[in-house]
Amino acid sequence: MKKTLFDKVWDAHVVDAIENGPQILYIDKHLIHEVTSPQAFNELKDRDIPVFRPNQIVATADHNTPTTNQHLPIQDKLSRHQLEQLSKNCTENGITLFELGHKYNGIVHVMSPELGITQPGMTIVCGDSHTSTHGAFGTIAFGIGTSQVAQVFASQCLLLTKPKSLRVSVNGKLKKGVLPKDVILYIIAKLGTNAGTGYFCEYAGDVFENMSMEGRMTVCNMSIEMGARGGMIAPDQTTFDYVEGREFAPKGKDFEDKVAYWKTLPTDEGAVFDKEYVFDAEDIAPMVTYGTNPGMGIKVTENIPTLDDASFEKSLKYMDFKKGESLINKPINFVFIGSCTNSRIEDFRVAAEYIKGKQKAPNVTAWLVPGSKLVETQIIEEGLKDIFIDAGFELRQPGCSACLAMNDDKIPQNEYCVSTSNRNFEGRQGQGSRTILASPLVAAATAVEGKIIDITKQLN
Ligand SMILES: CC(C)[C@H](C(=O)O)[C@@H](O)C(=O)O
Repeated sequence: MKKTLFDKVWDAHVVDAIENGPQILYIDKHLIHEVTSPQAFNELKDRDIPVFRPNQIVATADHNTPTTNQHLPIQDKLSRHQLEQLSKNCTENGITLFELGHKYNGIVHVMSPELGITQPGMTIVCGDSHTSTHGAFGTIAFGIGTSQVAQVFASQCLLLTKPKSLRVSVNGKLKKGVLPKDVILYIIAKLGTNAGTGYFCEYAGDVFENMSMEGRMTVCNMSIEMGARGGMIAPDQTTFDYVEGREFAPKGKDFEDKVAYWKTLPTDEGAVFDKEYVFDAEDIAPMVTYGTNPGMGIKVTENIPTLDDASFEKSLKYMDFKKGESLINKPINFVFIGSCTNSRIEDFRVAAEYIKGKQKAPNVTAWLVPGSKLVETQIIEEGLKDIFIDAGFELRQPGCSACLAMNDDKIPQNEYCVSTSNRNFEGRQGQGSRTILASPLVAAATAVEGKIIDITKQLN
């Protein structure tokens, strides 16, 4: 039988199955952070169950971490407590933790791939919806709830019903100034936030084949925003080259053996998907969102749609936008480049290339937040920090930062923020804040201009 990439990885991990029912899936890597692990550790403690395979768990602190003065004690009481709890739980259970200040600390979905913990063909879970990021490696990776975190702690397995399969193909060549973030915002705008519900998505076609690993991570990261359990891209030479030589990646003969296996994973020619969508790369342009879910996106040159729908109108009211309006020239006071979607070195390179020799607009507060300590180091070593500082941007320390209001980095009430993060929900970046999702290039241009512009005009 012809198999999809998803089938191959899934089938290789089934430990047991109930006829016509759920299956028990073996989990290779369990990533944890401070937000969704404490209750699971408590449950195990209450039931006197040990962590079954601590060596397959890796922890980091990211959501609650401050992005300034990380060498000082954390001021916020709740955040301090969360981080202390994580450290205590990891020490008690023999789990590797990259705590605040550690050279490998960073956002869980940035840290694990860059250290070679994430590898093709694995099953990876984390109590975090953006775990779909790791699917960029041809990995079955998805977010789980806290009770499932406890299940994996206790058994390194999960009881699951196999999701249906969906393939999104994008063929052709992307236009200048169109980044991976635009590709995924375009797909979600076309398909809506429910298209993926009940499905695991494979991204295929020229655009993904020609994309860097970091770009693939940006795309897979937002799979959850169209409702999919996860997203995947077939591993290829780009994947193998990225993984090779990383700290926790297999070495020498082990690596070669793995590559031989990874090469067998791509979807067989003729394998059938439950649902398929095909798009043309030429139609994709720099995108922005105008509403309060990631599906409410338009090309920056388009106008906000005119729909007669109560929830659509509620969204526009929250954003203080009007039907049919263009976002070009909208004054913006906050710009955030960061989050597990767009905080890798390529994101900062794109921003720096645009910013070089320009100045941030005086009305804008522009935060650049690397996804990890390693990215932060790279920014400095490549001289990008100087470009940012000279242009008036603020380079902060690694963490989830302004993606979600779980730390000090909040966007004030009623302010717009052009943000490279993944969610534009009401209050996501701070009470009453208004999020406009975009690529790092659109975000950088907004910071320089102090308003939203059609970036393509400057590129031609
Ligand atoms: C805190 C965590 C449970 C949450 C998630 O699962 O997505 C967060 O990472 C987010 O992006 O909203």
